[in-house]
Amino acid sequence: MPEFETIRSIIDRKQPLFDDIAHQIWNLAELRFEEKESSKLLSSVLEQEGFEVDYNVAGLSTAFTASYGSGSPVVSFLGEFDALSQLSQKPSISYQDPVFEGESGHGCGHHLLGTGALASAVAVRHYLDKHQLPGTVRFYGCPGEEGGSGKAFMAREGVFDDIDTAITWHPGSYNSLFAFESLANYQVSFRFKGKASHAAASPHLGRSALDAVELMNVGVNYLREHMIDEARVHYAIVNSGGLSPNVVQAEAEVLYLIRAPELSQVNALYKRVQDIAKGAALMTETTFDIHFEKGCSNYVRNHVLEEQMTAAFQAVPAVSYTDEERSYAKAIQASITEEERTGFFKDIEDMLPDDQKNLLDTMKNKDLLEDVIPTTTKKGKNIGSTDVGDVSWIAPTVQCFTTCFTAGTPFHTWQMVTQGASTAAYKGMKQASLVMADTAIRLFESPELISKAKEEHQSKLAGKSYICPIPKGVSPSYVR
Ligand SMILES: Nc1ccc(C(=O)N[C@@H](CCC(=O)O)C(=O)O)cc1
Repeated sequence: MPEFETIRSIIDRKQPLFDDIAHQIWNLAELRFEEKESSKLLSSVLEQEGFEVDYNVAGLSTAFTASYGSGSPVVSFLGEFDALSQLSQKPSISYQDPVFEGESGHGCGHHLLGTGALASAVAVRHYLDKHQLPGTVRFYGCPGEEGGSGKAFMAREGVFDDIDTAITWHPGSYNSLFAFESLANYQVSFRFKGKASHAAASPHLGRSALDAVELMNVGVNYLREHMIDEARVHYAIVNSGGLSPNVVQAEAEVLYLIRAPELSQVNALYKRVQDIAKGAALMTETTFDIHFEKGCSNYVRNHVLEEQMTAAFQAVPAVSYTDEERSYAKAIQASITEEERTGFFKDIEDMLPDDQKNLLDTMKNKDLLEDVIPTTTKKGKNIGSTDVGDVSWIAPTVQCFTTCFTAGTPFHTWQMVTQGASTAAYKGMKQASLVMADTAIRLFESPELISKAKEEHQSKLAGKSYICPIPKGVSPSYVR
C-alpha cells in the first residue's frame, strides 16, 4: 500500500506552483494544436523535475512526452491543455462577462486536467526515488482534445506503444471513477463547389453550393430515424459561401461529426452520409470533395485498474470547502437551470449501485459535492467522445472525475470557464492529483495488478487490435 502521507507531502509542497501553472494556462486559453505557451509551461516544470522531455512528438508542435526512471513498468499520465473558442469569460464571478468578446476560454477545465496529471507524475517520480521502486513514470502532453483528437494522432505514430497503463482524469462536478464508455467518432468536412451568378439577373446560370449543403443536411436529418439510438450526427456550416444573398454561392462547406459506440458503426454511418452528399450534389449540379479531419475511438474501461483507483479515492481525505467557496457555488447555482440540476442528479442516480441510491438524498441539498460516488461496472450513459479512447485501446486505462465546479454546471459554458479559476477548482485538481498518484503507486508496488489489467484488456478487445481511425496523411486541423 502506498504511503499516502509521502504522496501528500510531495504534492502539498509544490501545490502553489501547480495552482499557478493551471492559472497561467487558464489565462492563455490556447486553442487546439496552438497551445504553444501552455505546453511550454508544463514541459518546463517536468524538465526542472529531472524528467527527460521529448518535444514535437508525433510531428505535433505542442505535443510532448516527459519520462523519469527506466525500464518497466511504464505507468503514464495523460494531460490536456487546450481551450474552446468563443468562451472568453472573467474569472470567479457569477454572471456572464467575457474578458475579450469572441475570444477563447477554458470551458472544459483542461488547464486543471493537464496540470493535475502533471502533479501526479511529479509526485510519483519522487515517490519512486524515495522507495527505490523500479520502472518509468511518463507524462504525455496531449494537445487538441477538443475537435482535434490529438491523442489519436499521437497513437497513429506509435507514441503510446510501450506503455503498460495510462491514468488520467477530467474536472467535473462530482468525485467518481469515469464509469462510462464513450462514443467513437469521425470529423469530416464536405466542401461543395457550384457556380456563381447574379441571383436576380441570371439565376439560371448559377449552381448553388449552399443549396447543396442545405439539401445534404436535410438528407442527414432524414437519416436520423434510421440509425441506432446511440449514434449522434451533428454538423456546423463552416462556410456558407458568402454574405451576399444576390450572389449564387459558388462554394460552401459543412463540417460533420459522426458518432457511434463502435468505430465500425461510425464507418457505416459515414458511408451513408457520403451517399447523401452525392445525392445533394446530383440535385444541385454541384461537386464536392471530402476532407477527413480526425477521428477517435470509443473508451474501453478496465475494472482491475478501476478497483485500484477506488481504493485510492478511499485513501484521499475528502475536500473541505470554506464558507466563501460554498457561497460562490451557490451564486453560480442561480445561473443553472432547474432542468440542468435535475438532469445532473438523475445522472448520479443512474450511476449509483442499486443498494446505495439513498446516498442521493444528502447530495441533492449540496452545491459542492465532496462525496465520492460509488460506481458499478454496468454501462454508463452516453457522455460524448474523448481521445483517451484511443489510448484505452492500446493499454489498460483508468480515469476519474473530481469536483471542481458547482453541481449541474454544464460542460463548455461560461459557468465552467469562470469557476475554472476558483479556489474550489484547484482543490478538485489537487484531489485528482492525489488519487491518480496513489493509483499509480499501487501499480508500481504490485506489478501483478498490471498483468491482470492487461488480461482484462485483451479479453475486452476480443482479438481486435487498435487501428487508428485517422488515415495516414491526414494532418491536424486548427480551429477556423
Ligand atoms: N470527460 C469528458 C471527456 C470529453 C468530453 C467532451 O466534451 N468531448 C468532446 C470531444 C469531441 C471530439 O472528439 O472532438 C465531445 O464529446 O464533444 C467531456 C467530458
